[in-house]
Amino acid sequence: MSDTSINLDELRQRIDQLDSDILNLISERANCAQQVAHVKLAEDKDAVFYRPEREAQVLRRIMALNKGPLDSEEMARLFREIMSACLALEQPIKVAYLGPEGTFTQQAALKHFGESAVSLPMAAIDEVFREVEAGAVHYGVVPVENSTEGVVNHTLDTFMDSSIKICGEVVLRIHHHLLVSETTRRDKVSRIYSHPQSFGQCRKWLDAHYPHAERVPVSSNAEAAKLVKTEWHSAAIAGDMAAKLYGLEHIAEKIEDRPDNSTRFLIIGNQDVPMAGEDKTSIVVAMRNQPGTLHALLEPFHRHQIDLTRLETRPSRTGVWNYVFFIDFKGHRDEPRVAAVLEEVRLRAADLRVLGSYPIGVL
Ligand SMILES: C=C(O[C@@H]1C=C(C(=O)O)C=C[C@H]1O)C(=O)O
Repeated sequence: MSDTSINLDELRQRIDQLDSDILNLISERANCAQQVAHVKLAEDKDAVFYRPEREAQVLRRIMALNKGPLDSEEMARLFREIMSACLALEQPIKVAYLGPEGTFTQQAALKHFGESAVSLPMAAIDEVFREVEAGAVHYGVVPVENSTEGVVNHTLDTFMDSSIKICGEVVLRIHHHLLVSETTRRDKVSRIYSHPQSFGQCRKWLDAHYPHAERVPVSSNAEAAKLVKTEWHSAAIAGDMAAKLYGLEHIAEKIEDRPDNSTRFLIIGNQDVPMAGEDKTSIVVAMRNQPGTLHALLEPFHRHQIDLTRLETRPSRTGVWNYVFFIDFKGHRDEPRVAAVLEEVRLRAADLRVLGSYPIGVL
């Protein structure tokens, strides 16, 4: 036996020993999580076991402690799955998302809650809201903005008619691929299916490579992937999940015009989330239509040095609400300086609703 094979055996024995240790530690962790669940139940029989702020703290702590060689995000993803499995022992989390199966929203839901969550596809954004409001699921996941294409208006509008709360956010890097089925004549692609947002994100690439192909907008990327299964002259733009689900092949990968293309999704629920340490707050404010309105709205944020991360205007849908602003900023509603700003803005506004304070997306 050569030296390398002796080393290999030794290393494998060491790995076996480490795996046994990891196994025992994960089991011990799962036992602890089960005990936490019993404590929560003893305090409140309708307790929700999932705690967004605690999970964010666990993941942030792991990332801070990590010394490599695995990178911190990779390590946090592993712990994400361990937490997800621990939680599922007591109460599998049910999550409604904007479907169908294979969409980026499903990918976002699993990234946020882990693979042990039960994810249920809904046909429309308002259905996701309704399922959460009715208590049929614990949480919902909806897209809210894309770095290339901008805001998902329908999601913002749905908040105006709902009492739902924002409990978290998750940002997903969006990679689009040009996909075909086994039977597609790759040199004869004359039609491309995708969601309008995805066409927007791949516009330049399509103009350069498929200027003459007909672009057919459909309701989701997953729907596009499904359609090309049966058409020999068609291709779809969709992501990895849809490609895998429908067994499609890649003609071209990562065809998005901007390499940093990403989408932000919101986690919606019925829960007020306590402070995690690094939080964001989302509010919707209605202002009267008079000069100086926007300045009056933003001035308190500036004075209290609160960092705005987003400001969107939507047309009001009632007579009272002339202008409606959706504002995201850093901080939690329970922090005194945030509470002070909210109080000041409330006095200046026709209406103000806090949609939620929640941990800034960790992964
Ligand atoms: C164990 C708890 O409950 C759940 C499981 C967690 C975990 O496995 O670390 C963290 C938060 C909760 O979602 C807890 O609240 O500490």
